Amino acid sequence: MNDVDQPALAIRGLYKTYGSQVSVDRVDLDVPRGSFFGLVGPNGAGKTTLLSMAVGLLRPDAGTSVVLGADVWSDGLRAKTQLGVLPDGLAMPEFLTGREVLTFLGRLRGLDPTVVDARAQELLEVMDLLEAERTLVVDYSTGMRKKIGLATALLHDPGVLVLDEPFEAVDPVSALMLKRILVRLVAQGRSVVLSSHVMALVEELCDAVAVMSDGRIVASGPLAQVRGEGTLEEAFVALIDPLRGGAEGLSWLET
Ligand SMILES: Nc1ncnc2c1ncn2[C@@H]1O[C@H](COP(=O)(O)OP(=O)(O)OP(=O)(O)O)[C@@H](O)[C@H]1O
Repeated sequence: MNDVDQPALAIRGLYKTYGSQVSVDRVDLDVPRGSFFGLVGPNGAGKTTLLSMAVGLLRPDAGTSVVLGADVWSDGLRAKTQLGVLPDGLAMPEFLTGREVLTFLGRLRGLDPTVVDARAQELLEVMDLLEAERTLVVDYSTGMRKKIGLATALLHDPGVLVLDEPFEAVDPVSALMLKRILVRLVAQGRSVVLSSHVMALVEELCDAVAVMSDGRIVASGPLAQVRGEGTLEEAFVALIDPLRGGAEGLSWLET
């Protein structure tokens, strides 16, 4: 298959255990090229573990992940050139300013210094981080850290973006700006995969979605198909609740 015909992300049999616990249980998933793909699931479902393996940050016990035709382990450089990643708990060079982080990572990725400077300026502007020009990352708020992480994911203009909870702790104005950027990237043919707990956001942005529970994909496909007649939240609860057996609530709150 030509690279142009390859899915953005082709995951086959990804499997990860921690001790006796199976965190990701032989997951197969295709993210079509040019799609805005949402990965949802309850806490501990395995989303972060799956995405970390899919982008080559965590070595799976079994399975493969291929980004636009490049295997993230056997062809890592080619795969990672095409990938922009916002991982969970991103480690940052803490004692640099936002602009220094972008300059450092841009040069590390081999981008032309003038391109790095221009993109860093634009990214700091759209992420509303220019006012914190002199602040070191170590002193950033949670939302600011998320935004500089997103900026580093966008810096080299990758074909596929994989974002773990990108909107968590981000203020509404920055979130709107970010949504517009992501929508524009997809409109231009790039692919975005994001995980989120916010169903309304996934519904608003994504054209395809996968629901994960207990390490497995329990539904996936076009948003309209997974959502059915109701909302995504209703479909999510209907899928997850029977698997979990439901909860009775707090006994001492019963009247
Ligand atoms: N490093 C680790 N060591 C041991 N167990 C782990 C580790 N990382 C993840 N797990 C376990 O794997 C399971 C899946 O975790 P993961 O973080 O992938 O879930 P998640 O769907 O991203 O959850 P959340 O929505 O709460 O972020 C959980 O039961 C978790 O405790």
